[in-house]
Amino acid sequence: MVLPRARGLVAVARAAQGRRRVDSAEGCPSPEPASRRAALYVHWPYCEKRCSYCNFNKYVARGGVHEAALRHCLVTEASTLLRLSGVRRVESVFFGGGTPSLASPHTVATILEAVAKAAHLPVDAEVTLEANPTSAPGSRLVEFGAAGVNRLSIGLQSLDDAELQLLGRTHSARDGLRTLAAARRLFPGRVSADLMFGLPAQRLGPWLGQLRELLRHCDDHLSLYQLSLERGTALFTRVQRGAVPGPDPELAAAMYAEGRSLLRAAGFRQYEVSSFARHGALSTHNWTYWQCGQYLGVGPGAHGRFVPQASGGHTREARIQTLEPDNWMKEVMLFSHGTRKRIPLGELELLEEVLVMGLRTDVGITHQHWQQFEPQLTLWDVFGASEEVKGLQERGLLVLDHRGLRCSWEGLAVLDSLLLTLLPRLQEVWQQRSPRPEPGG
Ligand SMILES: C[S@@+](CC[C@H](N)C(=O)[O-])C[C@H]1O[C@@H](n2cnc3c(N)ncnc32)[C@H](O)[C@@H]1O
Ligand SMILES: C[S@@+](CC[C@H](N)C(=O)[O-])C[C@H]1O[C@@H](n2cnc3c(N)ncnc32)[C@H](O)[C@@H]1O
Ligand code: SF4
Repeated sequence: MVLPRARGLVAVARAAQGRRRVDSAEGCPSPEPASRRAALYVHWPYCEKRCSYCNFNKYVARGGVHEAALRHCLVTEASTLLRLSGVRRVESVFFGGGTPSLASPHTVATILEAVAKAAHLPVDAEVTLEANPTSAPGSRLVEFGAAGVNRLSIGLQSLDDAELQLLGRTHSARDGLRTLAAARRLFPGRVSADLMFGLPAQRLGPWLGQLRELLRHCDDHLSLYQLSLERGTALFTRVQRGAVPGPDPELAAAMYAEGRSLLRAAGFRQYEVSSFARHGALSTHNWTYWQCGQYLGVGPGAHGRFVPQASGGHTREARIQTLEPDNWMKEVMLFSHGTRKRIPLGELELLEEVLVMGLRTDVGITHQHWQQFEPQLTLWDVFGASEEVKGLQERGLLVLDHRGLRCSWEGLAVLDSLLLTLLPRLQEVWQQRSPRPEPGG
């Protein structure tokens, strides 16, 4: 049963307030330095069924999921990584997967409680849950709201039943729209939907028709994802065997171009390559990724980027947790975390990430933002004198001005090709820079 809108929302707000520490008597935030702040990602690794195109880290649990054990491990790992990182303020939480809407709301609530115990989780922090459409979405979504979730990302993928079947989805287009409607009633202004394009045999006109239909039903956030045909997936095999046509990259580019124009005309800001928002409904969690903020990755296969301050570290590390859930759980039981890989990021590597991630956004990289990562070489020093960069500016693809470096509207659609010029330029200038004094020397 779907609770009436007001009641559901009051329950959400009460639950959130009861659960989290309030900033101060006036509710004013006491900002922590960037090194003490992070976003937190939680990976739920299970799905009901494998979709034909997906190569994310997901499993179908044949004998059922041992949820109590998994919950215990997620809580343990979250607490450990918060301690190791020295992070005191968690600015957003994202439950992704896999299919985290298959987890029980109790699990989601328990993890959020543990995070709020180990660090400060502001009352208004964005807490997203990815939800797959179902035929009866209402009551579970209410419970997720009561558990502390305040944003939903619905994996709609398509509004065409034949396409959904090709993708191996478990829901119909009608289920997708119903789930979207239920989500909007409960989380108004805080619902996103993912739509894919560039599918085998998909045509421009009908796909634009889907997008127009979605515009009649959607909330304030949409993500458009071009199908990436991944080796090892069932769809890849079918294309290889000639059972279905391979995706057409030129047609996909036309879909992207028309789709983003349609969304712009409908009042959406394209704030990132795949992400569109109106009424300021940008995702703060994903924004942290694009701004190269710190984030902790909890759960099988989760990725993180942070400085392990508690062990005296000064270098940001890329961390990847063990992929396979049972192995990951064994490691968490033994060591309190299942970190499989720790890769210290060199200064140049970090700057490359700042460039690649920042240019995905419409704001690009401001001079202030760049300076936080590289105080000595300015964006002008790196890109100002390059003839190739000037060429990109003259072609109207790139802007370097008093605000910083960013793609134009046209440039954002061909970012990968711009990076073929920008990354080597950064590497070249970095190698030629004057040597820095040894630390402490
Ligand atoms: C990994 S899924 C997890 C969310 C949820 N399980 C679902 O399927 O809706 C997150 C999003 O990634 C996108 N995605 C997954 N595989 C993809 C692929 N091969 N190409 C493009 N997008 C993909 C889908 O749009 C999906 O909504
Ligand atoms: C493709 S994005 C979809 C975001 C959605 N459109 C939104 O606006 O919130 C989400 C997926 O990326 C992956 N993902 C995100 N952050 C991750 C991290 N830190 N570690 C591992 N996977 C991550 C997960 O598979 C997750 O389901
Ligand atoms: S697309 Fe989503 S539901 Fe489908 S297999 Fe991948 S993670 Fe699972």
